[in-house]
Parts: sequence; structure tokens; C-alpha cells
Amino acid sequence: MVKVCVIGSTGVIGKNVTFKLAKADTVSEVVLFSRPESLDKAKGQSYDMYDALAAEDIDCLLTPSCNYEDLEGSDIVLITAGAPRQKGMNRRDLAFINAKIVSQYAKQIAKYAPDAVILVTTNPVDVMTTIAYDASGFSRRKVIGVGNHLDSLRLKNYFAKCLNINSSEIHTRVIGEHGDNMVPLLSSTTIGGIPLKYFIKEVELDIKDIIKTLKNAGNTIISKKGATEYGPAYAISNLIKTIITNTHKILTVSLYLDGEIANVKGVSLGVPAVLYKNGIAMIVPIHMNDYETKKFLKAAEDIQELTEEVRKSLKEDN
Ligand SMILES: NC(=O)c1ccc[n+]([C@@H]2O[C@H](COP(=O)([O-])OP(=O)(O)OC[C@H]3O[C@@H](n4cnc5c(N)ncnc54)[C@H](O)[C@@H]3O)[C@@H](O)[C@H]2O)c1
Repeated sequence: MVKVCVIGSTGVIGKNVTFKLAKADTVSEVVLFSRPESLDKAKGQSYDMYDALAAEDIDCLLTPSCNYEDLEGSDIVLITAGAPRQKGMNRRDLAFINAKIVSQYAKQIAKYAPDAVILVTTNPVDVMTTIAYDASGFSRRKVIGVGNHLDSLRLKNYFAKCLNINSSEIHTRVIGEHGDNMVPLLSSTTIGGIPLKYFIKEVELDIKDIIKTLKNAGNTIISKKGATEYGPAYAISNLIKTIITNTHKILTVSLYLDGEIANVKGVSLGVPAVLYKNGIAMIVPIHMNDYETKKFLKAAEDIQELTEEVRKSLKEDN
């Protein structure tokens, strides 16, 4: 049976993922890892969840903890701890603050759970994936960022709603940056097995509107309810389930590239990958059209620049 540790378990994403995992019959223990000042809240979450689990006759061990030794034996460690954006702060500011948090945890994971797969959701997630990769010293195949999988689910929803077709018929993905430079891979989108470019001859789709809606999806939710919650939590759980069950599904995840896609190297970006019990089994080669390649290279350039600045600031701090 599987042990998963959620770092940042008292946050919106952390608590939702924890509860979803606790209900999965493949998971035997979830560590609700928190900072010492949040330990009481983590305990409260666990008591509340135990009540719900009892109602469904589910036995899963929930371990609230701020002790790194409780990371031992974890198969997967999710880092979802991060400082919230304050007024006047931009994404770059957040990158420098969150890099310290992610780097500190990744070092402890390497020490206490050297066999674990690390999943990162803390934003900006593509930069944080590289920071976790650097700090853990793990193989890049074991350090995975979750961002574009959520964007891909949103794109799937968009097509399903627009065309009034069951979402299971939509095969599409968003790659690149989990942010402004995301690249919807429309050239390889299929609906019911039919390539989109043939499908939309019958149905008019506004591609510009698709991209705009997708880019604003997170902010639209935040502006209405304060935080994104179920979408990210279920996207993350999807990924964790794929890893645990060793099902070799192709999901879009951020990982440190070494020239596999568009010759991009030395930066983490979202790309399609086959996931298995030890992380990334294979990076899936893809063909992009000129527009998609240009956008992907722009994402690489921007994220690499920010990543290098963040790496430099971490070195200066040490
Ligand atoms: N990649 C994605 O798809 C995606 C989606 C949603 C949110 N996110 C990101 O995930 C992260 C968590 O989001 P959330 O909505 O759960 O936020 P939240 O503010 O609800 O929770 C943040 C968690 O981090 C902890 N934390 C805060 N500062 C810390 C510090 N200095 N050291 C250690 N822990 C600290 C908090 O105690 C809390 O448990 C954010 O960075 C957010 O931007 C990513």
C-alpha cells in the first residue's frame, strides 16, 4: 500500500488533495505535513476527515506532522506549500519567496524520502519544478510539476461545452508554461478521433476566444470565489493515481527538459509524458505547427530567464 506526504496540507489545495487521497483505496497513509504553527490546524483537518471516512467505512491513516522523519517511506511527496501573493506583488516576486520554501522542502525529501517521486504545484510551477530538481539532486524523471494538466482539463471542458459533446471524446492538451505562455496544442486535438481542423469545418470555433478563456480561467475563479480548489486538487489526484497504479497514461506535466521537445534544454516546461510508478517513463515526442513552436520557444525563454535569476538568488542566500 502507498504512503503519500502532502506538504502544505492546511492550504486549500493541500486539504482537498489529502481528502481525495484518503478516500482512494490505493492509499494507506497520508502525512498532513505543515509548519509547526499550523500543526494544530492539520490535526483538526485529520479529525474532521476521519469522521467523514468513518461514514464511508474507509480506513486510511492520517498523520498530521511537522517532523521531517514522518516523510520516511513516502512513495510520493507533494509540495504545495507557498506564500500567497500580497498586494503589489507580481509573479516574479512570488518566485523568489516560494523558491526558498520549495528548495528547503526538496532537500528534506532527498534526506528522508530518497525513493519518493516529488510532485510540485507551488507557483510559478515551472520554475519551482527546476528548483525542486536542483535541491533534491533527484533524477529529473522523479521531479514533476503539475500545471498544464489542469490547463488541459480546462481546454477539454471548453470544447465539450462548446460542441455539446461528452468530454471523454475530447483529446487535447496544453503545453509550455502554466501561465501566460501556455500553448494549446490545437494541431493535435481530436474530437471523437477526428482531428479538430476537420471538425471545425462543420462547427465554427473562435480560437482566439479559446486561448483567452484558458489563460484567464484561474483568475476568473479566484475573482469569484477567492481560490481555485477542486480543479487543481482533482488534476493533482489524477496524476498521483496514475503514478500509484502504474498505468502508463500520458499526462501533461512540467519536467526539466534536455532537448526532447523543440530542442529546449535546461528549463522545466509542460510536455506530454508517460507516467509510471517511478515518475516519468517517457517524454512523448510531439509535432507542433510553426505557431505552437514559436509560442513554446517563447515560454522556454521567459521561464529560463526567471529560473536563472531565482537560482542565482538562492546561491547568494546560501
Ligand atoms: N500548479 C497548479 O495548477 C496550481 C493551482 C492552484 C494553486 N497552485 C499553487 O499552489 C500553492 C498552494 O495554493 P493554495 O491555494 O493551497 O494556497 P494556500 O495559501 O491555501 O496554502 C498555502 C500552504 O502553504 C503553507 N505556507 C505558506 N507559507 C509558507 C512558508 N513560508 N513555509 C512553509 N509553508 C508555507 C501554508 O501554511 C498553507 O498550508 C500556491 O503556490 C498556488 O499558487 C498551483
